[in-house]
Amino acid sequence: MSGAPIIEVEGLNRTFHIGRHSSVAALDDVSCELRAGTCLAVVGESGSGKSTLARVIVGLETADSGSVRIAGREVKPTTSRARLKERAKLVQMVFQDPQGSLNRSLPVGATIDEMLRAHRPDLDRAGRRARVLELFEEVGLTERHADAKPAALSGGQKQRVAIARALAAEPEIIVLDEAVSALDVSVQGQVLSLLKRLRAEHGLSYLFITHDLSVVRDIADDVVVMREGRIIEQGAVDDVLDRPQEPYTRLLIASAPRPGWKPRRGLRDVLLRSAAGEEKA
Ligand SMILES: Nc1ncnc2c1ncn2[C@@H]1O[C@H](COP(=O)(O)OP(=O)(O)OP(=O)(O)O)[C@@H](O)[C@H]1O
Repeated sequence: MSGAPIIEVEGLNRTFHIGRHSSVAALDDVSCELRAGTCLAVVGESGSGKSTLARVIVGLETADSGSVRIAGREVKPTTSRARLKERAKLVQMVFQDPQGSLNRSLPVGATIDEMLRAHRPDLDRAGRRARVLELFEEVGLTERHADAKPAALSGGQKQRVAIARALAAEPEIIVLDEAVSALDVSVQGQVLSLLKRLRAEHGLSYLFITHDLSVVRDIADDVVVMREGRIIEQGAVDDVLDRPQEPYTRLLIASAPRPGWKPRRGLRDVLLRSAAGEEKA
């Protein structure tokens, strides 16, 4: 069912202390929710707190205060294997660099087999092999890819393997942290289409971290805009991107690459000029 919140984030704070005298508020009173069966994008410039939010949500990072509820249950960091497994069944994460979750000395199918061993104790060896091939087919890969080592696959193929690995746990939610950012535009489009199809087929919900607004338009239903640890604007994608209320959101949109766009200066440059009063927001 789509609509009821599957992730509820309330009043999250996380400050990192760097040395004795310096600190950064990576999350400052952050509240948002992901509705079941939908995709929530988190956008903002580098260092705005997007990854910290994702890491707290999946339990890889601790918040100083505030709460995260997934499917109605509060999430707390834990080292308990049973708890971690229970959480992995609900939420899986896909990172920008799929290499990190693949073992370079093993065929990529073996990585999926490992996931199945953890999450599908009902399957024997042959059953797992059949399931590996089924998952590869789901993400547009073949047996040949399953038996290849990561080095023999392209970036897009490796990201498909990372998605298959996430699916192996049969989660309800996938958190994607810049998962398509390293891919070139046509491969990116294919992986986004795949994600959309999988979402429809499996009723998945996505938390999608990206700095790319064209990706947001393509896949997300709702969006939160972060700046310096705070959510400064949130709502339906069309509302926020077509009728932004905040000057910072307008700047993000104005500085986003479009077809035919020639890079002149980066967002940070635009923001610095704006802060210095050289350019109107
Ligand atoms: N483990 C850590 N120790 C110290 N500071 C940290 C740590 N993790 C994050 N930070 C700081 O918290 C702030 C938010 O970082 P975060 O990685 O969440 O931003 P981000 O929006 O995901 O950036 P990017 O798009 O570059 O990945 C940054 O200033 C970062 O330097």
